[in-house]
Amino acid sequence: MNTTVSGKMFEMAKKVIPGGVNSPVRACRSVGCDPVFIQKAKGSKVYDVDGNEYIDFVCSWGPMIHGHAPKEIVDAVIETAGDSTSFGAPTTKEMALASMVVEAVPSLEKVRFVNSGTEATMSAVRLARGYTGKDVIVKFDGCYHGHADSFLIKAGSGVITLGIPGSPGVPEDIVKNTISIPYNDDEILEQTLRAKADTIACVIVEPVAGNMGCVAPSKTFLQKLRDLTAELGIVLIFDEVITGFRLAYGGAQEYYNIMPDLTCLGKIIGGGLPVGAYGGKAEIMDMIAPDGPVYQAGTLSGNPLAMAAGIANLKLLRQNNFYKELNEKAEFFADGLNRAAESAGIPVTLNRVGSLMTGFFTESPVTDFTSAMKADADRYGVHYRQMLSKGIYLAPSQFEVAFISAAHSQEDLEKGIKMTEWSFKNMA
Ligand SMILES: Cc1ncc(COP(=O)(O)O)c(C=O)c1O
Ligand SMILES: N[C@H](C=O)CCC(=O)O
Repeated sequence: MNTTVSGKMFEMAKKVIPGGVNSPVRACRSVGCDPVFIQKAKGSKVYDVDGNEYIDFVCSWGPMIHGHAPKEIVDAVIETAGDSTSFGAPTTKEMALASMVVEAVPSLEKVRFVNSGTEATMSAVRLARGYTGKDVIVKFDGCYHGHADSFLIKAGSGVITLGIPGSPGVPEDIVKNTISIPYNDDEILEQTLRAKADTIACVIVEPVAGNMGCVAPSKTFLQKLRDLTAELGIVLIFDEVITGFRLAYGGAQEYYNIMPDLTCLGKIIGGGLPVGAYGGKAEIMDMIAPDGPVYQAGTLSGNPLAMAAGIANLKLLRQNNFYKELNEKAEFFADGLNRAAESAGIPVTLNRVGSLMTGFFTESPVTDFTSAMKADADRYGVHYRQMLSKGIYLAPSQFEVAFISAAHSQEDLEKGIKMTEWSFKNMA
C-alpha cells in the first residue's frame, strides 16, 4: 500500500500543528506508524490522500452511525448553509432538535446545546456543583469525559493510550476535588460515597465504558450507583457522548432502564458536526443562566449547521428496526472475530454492547481499567498495521472501541472478519 502523500502531509502538518494532529490519538503513536490523511468518505468507506480505500470501523469515533455523507444529512447541511452558517441568536432548528432529544432520552426534561462533548461534561459538572453547593466529583478509572481539568485524572482514551498519568497544567486545587475509583466495583463505590457524601456534588460515569476499550457495566453497578446517589443527595451524571442514540434511541438509560439526573450527549446528535448537549430534570436545568445563577454560554452553541445535521441524523434513526438491525450486524461481526481468534489460537477477549466492541489481546475478562491494561497493546499495534495494509481502518489504540454503522454491508463485515483471521494467523 502506497502512503507517500500521507507521509508528506504529516511532515508538513508537524511543522504547524503540535504532533501534526488536532487530537492526540490520531497520531497513531501507540500503534507504531504514521497516520493516513483522509481525503473523503462515503457510506462504510474512507479514502486517503493516496487514493487507498478502507472499510471504516472508526466512524469519526461514533457520530457516523449511518455511515459517511448520507444524502439526507448532506442535503440538510447544504440547504441550511445557504441561509448563513451562524447567527448567534435563537433558531427554530435548535428548538426542533431540543424537542427531539427531550422526547427521545427518557430522563431529559430540558437540554442545552454546546459545541463538544467536553463542553457538555464540564458544564454538567458545574451545574451539579451549583445545584448541590458541593465541590467534589467522583469518576471512574479509565473513563474519559473530555479534556476539562477535572477529568484528566486516571482518564481513558488518548490519556491511557499515551500513558499520561495526569496532565501537567491541571492545578492541584482541581485534582483534590476529583476522586477516581474503579469501574464496576460496588463495594468501593459504596464506601467512597458514604464516607464523603457531604462533599460530593456528583458522580459522572460512562454507562458503558468506551474509552478503555468497551467495558460493560456489571449487572448491579448502574443500579447501585443510582440507588446510592439518590439516597445521599448526589447528582448522577450519565456521560452518553458515545452511548447516546447508539445503544438505543433513548441511549444507555433506555437500554438499561436506569435514569440519571443529568445526561451529557455529543457525537450522533450532531451528525458529524461539532456539537454537545447536557440536559436533565427541569428542577436542575433551571439553575442555568439566564433562569438561574450557574453560568454557561457559547457563541456558536446551537449552530444551525450542527442542528440541521442532528435533526436529519435522528430522523434516520427512527426507521423501523434500526437498532435491531444495527445490533445484529454487530453480533455477526463479533462472532466472526471470536471465531478468527479461536482458529488462529490468539487469546482475545471480545467485549461488545450493541454496536460497540473491543477485542482485547488478553485471555482474562476485561471489566475495569486494571484488567483492560493487561491487554497486549503492542500486539494490537501489529494487528492495526496489518489490517490497515489490507484496507481495514480500525481505531489506532487498543483502548478504544470499534463502531458498527448501518452502512456496513454484509460484504464489508465478511471482509473485516476474513482480514482479522489473516492478521491473527500472521501473528500467531
Ligand atoms: C464518553 C465521552 N465523553 C466525552 C467526550 C468528549 O467529547 P469531545 O471529544 O467532543 O470533546 C468523549 C470523546 O471524546 C467521550 O467518548
Ligand atoms: N475516545 C475519544 C472519543 O470518544 C477519541 C476521540 C479523540 O479524542 O480524538
